[in-house]
Amino acid sequence: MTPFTFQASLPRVVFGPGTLQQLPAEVERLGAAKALVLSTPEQQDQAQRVAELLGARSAGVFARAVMHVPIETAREAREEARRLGADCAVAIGGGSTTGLGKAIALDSGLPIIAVPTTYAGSEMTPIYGITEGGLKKTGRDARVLPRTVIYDPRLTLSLPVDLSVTSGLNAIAHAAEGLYAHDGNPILSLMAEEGIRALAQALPALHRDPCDLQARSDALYGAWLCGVVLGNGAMGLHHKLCHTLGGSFNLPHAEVHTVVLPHAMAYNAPKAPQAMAAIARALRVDDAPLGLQQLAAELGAPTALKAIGMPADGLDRVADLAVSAPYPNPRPLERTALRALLQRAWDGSAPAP
Ligand SMILES: NC(=O)c1ccc[n+]([C@@H]2O[C@H](COP(=O)([O-])OP(=O)(O)OC[C@H]3O[C@@H](n4cnc5c(N)ncnc54)[C@H](O)[C@@H]3O)[C@@H](O)[C@H]2O)c1
Ligand SMILES: O=C(O)CCC(=O)CC(=O)O
Repeated sequence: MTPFTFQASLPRVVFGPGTLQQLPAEVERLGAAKALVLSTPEQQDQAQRVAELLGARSAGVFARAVMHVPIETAREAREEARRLGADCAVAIGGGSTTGLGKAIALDSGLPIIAVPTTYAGSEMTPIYGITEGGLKKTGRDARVLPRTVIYDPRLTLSLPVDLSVTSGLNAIAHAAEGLYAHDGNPILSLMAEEGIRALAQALPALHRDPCDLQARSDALYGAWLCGVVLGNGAMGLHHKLCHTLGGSFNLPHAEVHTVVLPHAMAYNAPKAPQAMAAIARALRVDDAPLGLQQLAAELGAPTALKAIGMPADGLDRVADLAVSAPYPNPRPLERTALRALLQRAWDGSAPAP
């Protein structure tokens, strides 16, 4: 085994059906008196119920989280937290709501309790994203890592099946890139393979029966592990391509990950054979990129960028951007090969190196 360093900074986790009821005790445990509850407009009712559960420990509800955290929304939420005298925030929702909590914490240091209702994994990472003037910036900062995460699988029962599948594949992407990250290590690899295995078993089961609480629990467990991997290893080609595609063309986040991942994996496969073997083991397939694309197709998820709103005439720009700011990746970034990758992803063709 090659020498390695392992240091992880992780939130406290409370996991299991019904654990949302422990939220007031978790707020108290942080030494906080007033929590601002954050959500998207679509989950406002759920946020309201959380505020009722908190009772006197609720400062109010801010239900304006949207995807990619526009700076204006972040400023409004920070101001609302200040105005209401909140000394903590509870983010109930997916990556968009957790992201809003992180934007507040980045500025104020306010502790965050995350209550994830998708499989995006953001609650386990110190990574934040904020969009200003149409440009999304991402960064890492220890202040934005939630202090506590409550994983209550019951809250995911209402997550629509299509979003459950693509969100689960978004989580698998975190683990896949962690397996070949330049700063990876055997402990993260264990978590990555186990996270992919759990999700690959859970997604078909919850696709058959969205109310299968065991499958929902397994998926959330997998998302937790994949989130830890994302938070503690470097992102490579796949995440960078998705951020460019999502940020520049306003494409739906989890769907972009779903479409691109088999292609990004195939691009890197010749230089990351051990990672591919681990992913194939976890998926129980012979060929990791192809097996993943087939899993997505079997679960009714999109497999072509053209099907999710990507304009064909934008592919050249994405290829240009992909090579404009180099970063560590198992296989060097070659424009011609990346342009071909993007074409295959746009067409929905089979992944190829
Ligand atoms: N910083 C990180 O580490 C990290 C990691 C992953 C994703 N992200 C970010 O997260 C965002 C995407 O998050 P997402 O994919 O979780 O989607 P999302 O948070 O945007 O949620 C999508 C929609 O589903 C709804 N929803 C969520 N949970 C639900 C439930 N249980 N029942 C019914 N409706 C529900 C939301 O209200 C919203 O309308 C992107 O902006 C992405 O960049 C960040
Ligand atoms: O938008 C963010 O907060 C960054 C998203 C990220 O790095 C993980 C992802 O693309 O799923």
